[in-house]
Amino acid sequence: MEEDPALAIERAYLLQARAALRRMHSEVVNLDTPLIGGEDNDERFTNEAYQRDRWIRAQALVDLPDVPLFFGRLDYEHGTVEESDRLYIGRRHVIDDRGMPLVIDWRARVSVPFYRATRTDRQHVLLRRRYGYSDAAELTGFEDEPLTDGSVPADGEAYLRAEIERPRTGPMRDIVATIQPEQDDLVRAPLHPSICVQGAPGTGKTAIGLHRIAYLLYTERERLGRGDGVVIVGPNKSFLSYIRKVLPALGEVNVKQSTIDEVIAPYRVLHPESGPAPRVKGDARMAAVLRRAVWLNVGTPSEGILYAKGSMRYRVHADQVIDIVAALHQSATRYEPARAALPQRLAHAVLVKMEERGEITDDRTQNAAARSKPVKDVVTAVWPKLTPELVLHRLLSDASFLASAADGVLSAEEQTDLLWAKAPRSVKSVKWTEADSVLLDELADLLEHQPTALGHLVVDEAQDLSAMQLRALSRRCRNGSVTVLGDLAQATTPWAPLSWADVLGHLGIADATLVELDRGFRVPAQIIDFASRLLPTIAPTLARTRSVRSMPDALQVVATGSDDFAARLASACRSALAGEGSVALIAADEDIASFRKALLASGLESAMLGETEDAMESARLVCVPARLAKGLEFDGVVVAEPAHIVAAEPRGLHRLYVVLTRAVSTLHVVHSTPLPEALAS
Ligand SMILES: Nc1ncnc2c1ncn2[C@@H]1O[C@H](COP(=O)(O)OP(=O)(O)OP(=O)(O)O)[C@@H](O)[C@H]1O
Repeated sequence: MEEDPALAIERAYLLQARAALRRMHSEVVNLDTPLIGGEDNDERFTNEAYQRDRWIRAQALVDLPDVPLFFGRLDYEHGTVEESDRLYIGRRHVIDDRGMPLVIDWRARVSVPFYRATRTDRQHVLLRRRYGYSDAAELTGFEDEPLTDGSVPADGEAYLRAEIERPRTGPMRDIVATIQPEQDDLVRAPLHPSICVQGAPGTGKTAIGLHRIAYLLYTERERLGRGDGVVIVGPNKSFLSYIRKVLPALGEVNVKQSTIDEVIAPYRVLHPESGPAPRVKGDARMAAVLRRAVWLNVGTPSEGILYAKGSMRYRVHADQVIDIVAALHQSATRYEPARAALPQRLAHAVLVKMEERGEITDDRTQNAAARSKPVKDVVTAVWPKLTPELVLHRLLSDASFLASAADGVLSAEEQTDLLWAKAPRSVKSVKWTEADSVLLDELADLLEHQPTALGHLVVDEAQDLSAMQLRALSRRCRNGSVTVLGDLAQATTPWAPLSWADVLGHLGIADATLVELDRGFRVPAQIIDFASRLLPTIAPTLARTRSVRSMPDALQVVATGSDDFAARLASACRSALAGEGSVALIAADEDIASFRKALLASGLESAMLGETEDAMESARLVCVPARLAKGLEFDGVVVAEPAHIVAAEPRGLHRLYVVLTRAVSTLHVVHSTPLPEALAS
C-alpha cells in the first residue's frame, strides 16, 4: 500500500528529530568535563557534582525507544511565534545543529494552547494535530482539529478515550498528549500557594502529581535544585514501582519516590501493630503529649553548687540554681540545645561569685567551671540526656509517666490503649512500629531541630496519613510547597483525617488552594456507578464521579455457590484475559494465595503482587492482595468475595471501594458469600 504523502512527511520529520536528539545526547556524553585537580573533599565534591549533573542531563536526552518524541503539532497564525508558525509538541526540547527548535517541550508557554485552545478561544492557533503511534513508537497516523471558524472539530474526546483504553503492559505511562484543561490548571499552577486535590478514583490525581513535578522542575529548576529537592510520597512499594517510569519518560530522572515510612524512618525495621494503639498514636494530640513527656524530664535542683578553685570555695545557692534552670526551661524551644546551654549558665553564676570576691576571670575560667564536676552533676540530675527512643519507651511502658504527660489530653481509655501489654525490658529490645516511628520522629525534633529543606513535596493518597505523619512531612518541607492529592472515600487507615482542612492544618499550610475533580477517566460509567453505591455509607458528603467513558458490558456480577466458586472465578479471569492488556484478580489478603492456587489448578498462571517488584510486568494476570490495590489499575479486574474484603478490616467498605475502581475496561465480581448490603442495594 502506498504511504500517505502527508504521513510520509511527518515520519521524515520524526526521523530528523530523533537524529537531532541523538546528536544532543552524544554532545553531552562526549563533553569534556573540566575536572578540578586535587583530592581534598571540596574538590572531590565539586567534581562529583559536575559528573552527576552531566549524567542527569544525558539521561534526560535519552531517546526512549517506546516513547514517542512528539505527540502533537500546533499551526499558529503567521508571526505569532518568533521561530516558526508550526510547532511540534513533545516531551522535551529538541533543536537542530543550528539551534532551531524541532520539538518544543510540552511545558513551554507556547505549548499551552495545545491543551487549552478551543474554537471559541483559539489563542492564535489555526490547527491542532494529534499523532497516533504503535506500541513501538512508530508513527502510524494523525488527526487534525482545525480551530478556525466554520470547520468541523475533530472528536478530541475520542482521541482521549482511545488513549485511556490503549492496553496496559506494566507500569503507568504519562498522559502528556491528552492532559485535560482541569488537569492542566493544576499541573501548571505556580509553586505557591500549595494545592490540595480531592478527586474520585481515576480522575487523574497521580498523573497530575507527576506531571506537576515535571512542570515545576522545568519552571523552577534552580529554586528546587537547592536543598533536598523534590519528593513524591506514595502509599507502598508496589505503587512506587507502578509509577516509576512516568517521570523519566518526561525527562526527569532526579526525583525521589518514597513511601511515607522511607521518608520518616529510612533505616528502621518496622514491625506490624494491630488493636486500638495506632489510632491514638496517629492523633494530633500526641504532639502535646510528647512535648510534655520531653519537658517532664527537666527536674528541680535540690542542691546548690560548691565550686573549688585552688584553696578557694565558691557557693551558688540552691535557690539561684533553681532560678537558672527555670529561666532556661521557660525560654527554651528545644530540649538538647538548652541542655547544652545549661552548664555555661551555671558556670556564669559561679563566675559572678568569683568576681564578687575580686577574682579576675575570663572565658577560660568560665569554660573550666562549665566542665567541672559540681556543674555536671547538676546538669545530669536536672536535665538528663535523652534520646527519642528513651522517652517513647518510658511513655509506653510507665503508666504514671504517661498519665503525667497525657492527663487532660488523652482519656484514661486512650492511655490504656497506648500502654504496652508487656513492656520490652530495654530500649534496645523494642520492636518499633510504623506509628512509633512517627512519634520518634516528632520526639527527635522536640529534642533537636532537624534540618530538612524539601523544595516541593507531592503527597499522593494523602487521605491515609495520620495527623502525626502529616506533621512529620511538614517538618521536612518547612519553607517549601506541597501538592496534596487524595480521595476521602478511599481512606482505609484507622487514623484517616476527616477533612482536607484537617490535613492542611496538620501540614501547617494556611493558604492552599482546594480543588475537587469529578470527571473520571479510568473507570467506565457502568463500573463507577456500581462502586458509587458505597458512597452514601463511606463518604456521604462527596459528589459522585462523572465518567467520560461508557462501556455497556463493562460490569458483570456473578453469584455462585461455594462448589462452583473456583470454576466461576477461573472463567471470569479467562474472560478478562481474552481482552487485551493487564488483568488483576483482587481479593482479601487472607484469600488471595488460595484463590491463586485454585487458578493454577485450572491451568491459569499468575504473578503475585508484593512478592516480586516487577509482578505487573512479569505476567498478564496478577494476583493483588486488596491492601496493595490502592493507586493501581488494570484493563480487566476480577474481584473475588467482596464481603471478605469488607470483613477483613474496620474500614473494609472503603477498601472495597478502592478495589472496585481499579478497572479500565471490565470488572467481574465473583461471590459465593452475599454482597455487602451497601453494594447489593
Ligand atoms: N488526561 C488524561 N489522558 C489520558 N489518560 C488519563 C488522563 N487522565 C487520567 N488518565 C488515566 O486515567 C487513569 C487514572 O489516573 P490516575 O491513576 O492518575 O488517577 P487517580 O485519580 O490517582 O486514581 P485513584 O484515586 O484511583 O488512585 C490512568 O490510567 C491515567 O493514565
